Amino acid sequence: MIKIAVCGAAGRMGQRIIVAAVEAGCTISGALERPGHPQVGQDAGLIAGCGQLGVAISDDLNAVVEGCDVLIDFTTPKISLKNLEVCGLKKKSIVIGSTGFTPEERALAAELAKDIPAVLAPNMSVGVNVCFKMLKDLAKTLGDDFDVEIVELHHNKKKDSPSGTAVRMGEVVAEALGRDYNQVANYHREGICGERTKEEIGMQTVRGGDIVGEHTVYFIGMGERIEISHRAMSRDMFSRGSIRAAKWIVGKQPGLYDMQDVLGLK
Ligand SMILES: NC(=O)c1ccc[n+]([C@@H]2O[C@H](COP(=O)([O-])OP(=O)(O)OC[C@H]3O[C@@H](n4cnc5c(N)ncnc54)[C@H](O)[C@@H]3O)[C@@H](O)[C@H]2O)c1
Ligand SMILES: O=C(O)C1=N[C@H](C(=O)O)CCC1
Repeated sequence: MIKIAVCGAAGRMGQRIIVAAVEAGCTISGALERPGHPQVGQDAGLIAGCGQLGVAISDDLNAVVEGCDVLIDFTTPKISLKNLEVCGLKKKSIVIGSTGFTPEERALAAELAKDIPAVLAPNMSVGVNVCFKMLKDLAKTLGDDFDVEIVELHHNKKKDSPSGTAVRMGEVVAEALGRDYNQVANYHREGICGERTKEEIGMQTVRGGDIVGEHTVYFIGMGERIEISHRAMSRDMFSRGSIRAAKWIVGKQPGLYDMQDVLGLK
C-alpha cells in the first residue's frame, strides 16, 4: 500500500484528504502544516475527525517528504512549487490541487516536474473533468456563433479568483475555438465598457457563505442558450479524486500530468 503524506493537513481539503486516504485503506505516513500553525504536534487523524492515526502534524517538509511515496498538496501555488522542488530532490511523486497559479508559475511547475511524476489539476472531481471534455466538444460544434460566459461561485474563505476550474474551463473553450485564452478572457466589466466582443470569454466570480464550488459555462446564441453546470455538494469527491491520482501517479514516468490523464479522458 502506498504511503501518502498530506500538505495543508489542517486545512479544509487536507482534513478531508486524510479521511479519504484512511477510508481507501492507504497509509498516512506524514502530515504537514505551516510552521507556527496551532495544530502542529497534534494527531492528524484527530484533527481530521477520523480517530487517532499516531501521525503528528509536522512542520518539517524534508522529513515528511522523505517518509512518503507521494505527497498530496492542497495549499497555495508558492508552497506547491517549493514542495515540487523538494519532491524532485528526493525523487518522490506529488499530487497538487492548489489553484491560483500564474502562467509563469505553471511553466515553473512543468519545469520542476521533469524529473518526477506529478499531477497538477485545479479540480479532482470526475464530474468536472467530464465537463471539460464536454465543453471541448460543445465549443467545437457551436463555433463562433455563440457567446461564451463563465460564472463560478465559492465560499467566502476562498483566496484566489477566478477559480482554477473556471480558468481551465475558459482555456478548454478558447483552445477549441482557436483563441488565446490570455487574450480573450475578460474578468472586468465596469462603466461604459463598450459592447461585448465576439471573441471574449467573460468570467464572473461570486463569493459567499459555505458554497463548496459551482461552475456554469453559458453558450449564448440568438434565441437560444446552453448551460453546462457542475455543483459540488461536498469536498469529498475532490479528496477521493486526489487519492485516485496519488495511487495512479506512483511509478509513472516523470512529467506533469493532469486529472484527464488520471481518469483516461484524453
Ligand atoms: N484541485 C481541487 O480539486 C481542489 C478542490 C478544493 C480546493 N482546491 C484548492 O486547494 C487549495 C487549498 O484549499 P483549502 O480550502 O483546503 O484551503 P485552506 O486554507 O483551508 O487550507 C490550506 C492549508 O495549507 C496550510 N499551509 C499554509 N502554508 C503552509 C506550508 N508552508 N506548509 C504546509 N501547509 C501550509 C494552511 O495553514 C491551511 O491549513 C486552494 O488553492 C483551493 O483552491 C483544489
Ligand atoms: O474551495 C476551493 O477553493 C475550490 N477550489 C478549486 C478551484 O479553484 O477551482 C476547486 C473547487 C473548490
